Amino acid sequence: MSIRRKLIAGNWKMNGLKADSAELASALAARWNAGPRPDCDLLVCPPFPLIVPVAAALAGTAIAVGAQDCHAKTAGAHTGDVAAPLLADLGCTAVIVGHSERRADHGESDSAVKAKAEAALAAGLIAIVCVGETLEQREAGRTLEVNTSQLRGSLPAGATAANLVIAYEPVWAIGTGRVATPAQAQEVHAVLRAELIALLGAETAAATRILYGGSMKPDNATELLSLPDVDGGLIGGASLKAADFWAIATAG
Ligand SMILES: O=C[C@H](O)COP(=O)(O)O
Repeated sequence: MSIRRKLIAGNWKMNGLKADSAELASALAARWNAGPRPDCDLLVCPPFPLIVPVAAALAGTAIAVGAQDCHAKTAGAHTGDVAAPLLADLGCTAVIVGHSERRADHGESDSAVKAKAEAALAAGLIAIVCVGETLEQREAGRTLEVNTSQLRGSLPAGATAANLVIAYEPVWAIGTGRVATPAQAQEVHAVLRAELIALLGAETAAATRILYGGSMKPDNATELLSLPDVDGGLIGGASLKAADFWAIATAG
């Protein structure tokens, strides 16, 4: 049995209004209360303004709440940004940093992602650091080099197995329905694990969770989650349906 407890995290992205999130969070709480409960850690990451009501709806369950981004600074003149200490104050336990959509939409570099991850750790949050290659990079045979380089550049100082989660998300698999094959996922996860050994030491690397993200659904989750170096999922589209999210969580 793995020493790593699986983590199934839902990234709701920029979806839903207040009522939709209330319905989704209540449906998850109802499943939690009714049981049977999945044998893994559960996390949902709603849009910023919905963090508080979602946390309230999930109170009394062990379904944690996280955010989708944070700023590298703790406070100041940064219009539109949100600081990690505020996320912690609102009840978040984790924050996603360096998602490929933020790297693409906001030009976030590895060093920016590293600074955000360090802000997350300083605020007592788990940093979920995302890496992943584009289709062009994969077709050019650069997959392993791109992922290891992003990991090296984005890794926060002070990372431990308790405060760091890595998410491998091939960009070409996100929201496309085109999922990585088990062989493709395991190959990258194993290389990321080897890089973590070099960066953090064997003991920490062996205990650090590496999630897969990219069109994970109830019908492919069991296969992906059974791979030796896949320690959970970062779920986009399927996390917006309580039944699908629950099916993935119970598949592992
Ligand atoms: O953060 C989640 C990922 O980008 C995966 O999204 P997806 O499950 O909709 O492909």
